[in-house]
Amino acid sequence: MQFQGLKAVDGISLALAPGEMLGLIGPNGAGKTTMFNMLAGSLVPTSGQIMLNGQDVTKDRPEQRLGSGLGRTFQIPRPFAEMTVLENVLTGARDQAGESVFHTWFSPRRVAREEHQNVEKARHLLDFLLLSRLEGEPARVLSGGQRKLLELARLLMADPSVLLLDEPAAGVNPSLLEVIMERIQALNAQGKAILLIEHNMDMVSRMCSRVFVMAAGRELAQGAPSDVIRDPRVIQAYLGDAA
Ligand SMILES: Nc1ncnc2c1ncn2[C@@H]1O[C@H](COP(=O)(O)OP(=O)(O)OP(=O)(O)O)[C@@H](O)[C@H]1O
Repeated sequence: MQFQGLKAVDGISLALAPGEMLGLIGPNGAGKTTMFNMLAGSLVPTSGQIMLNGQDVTKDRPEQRLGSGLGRTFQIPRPFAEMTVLENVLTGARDQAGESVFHTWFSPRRVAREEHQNVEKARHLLDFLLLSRLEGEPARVLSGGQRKLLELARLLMADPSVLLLDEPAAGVNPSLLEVIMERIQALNAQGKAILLIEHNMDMVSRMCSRVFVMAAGRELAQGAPSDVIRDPRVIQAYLGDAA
């Protein structure tokens, strides 16, 4: 991916196996978010291909990729501040018959049934992510960590089988961090493939059996977390970042 003179992601070949949880790490500016933007469809790469379940989705828009089973979260979630927590989750539902004038007029019962099912599903997700007691509150009252959980609930409404999670632990207080980690592991245990950008190496080591390290837009290393964190090239890349 080239931005004017800068190659933000260059020659990377990254494969996420079904059901895998892979960590994507690297110092600031390594190109991780640019990778996510390309994988999720908000950036079309200047060259190269994105394949999802054997299909070329390089030119598909984010909504189309979500329809094909791939969804992402953002580093800084932006919920609809004045809508309730439950309403925010409901905005993640796909194929809402109620949004079509045709269905509202000609199959009102179908619309009502789908709405009921969506509310049930949203409540179940809020329960799974420990937000049930806040369902009627406006999203603006949520802490940073709760917003991350809300964003995840909203994403899960679309039933993606591949999740791209951008720093789910950033800015989250330690008690909520354990919950977030446990819930992400539960989603992975349900068979969802997860690509995780995360700076918290303790979390990455606990959750991922494999990590992929980027630096300056390129692949630096990949392997088991315990091996990768001892790799002198990786140490050097992070030290360079701190200097
Ligand atoms: N839209 C853009 N236009 C120009 N340059 C960009 C754009 N987006 C990202 N870059 C540049 O591409 C490089 C990679 O940025 P990116 O945000 O992907 O890194 P990152 O690994 O996600 O970093 P961080 O850990 O700080 O979030 C950086 O040098 C950044 O300044």
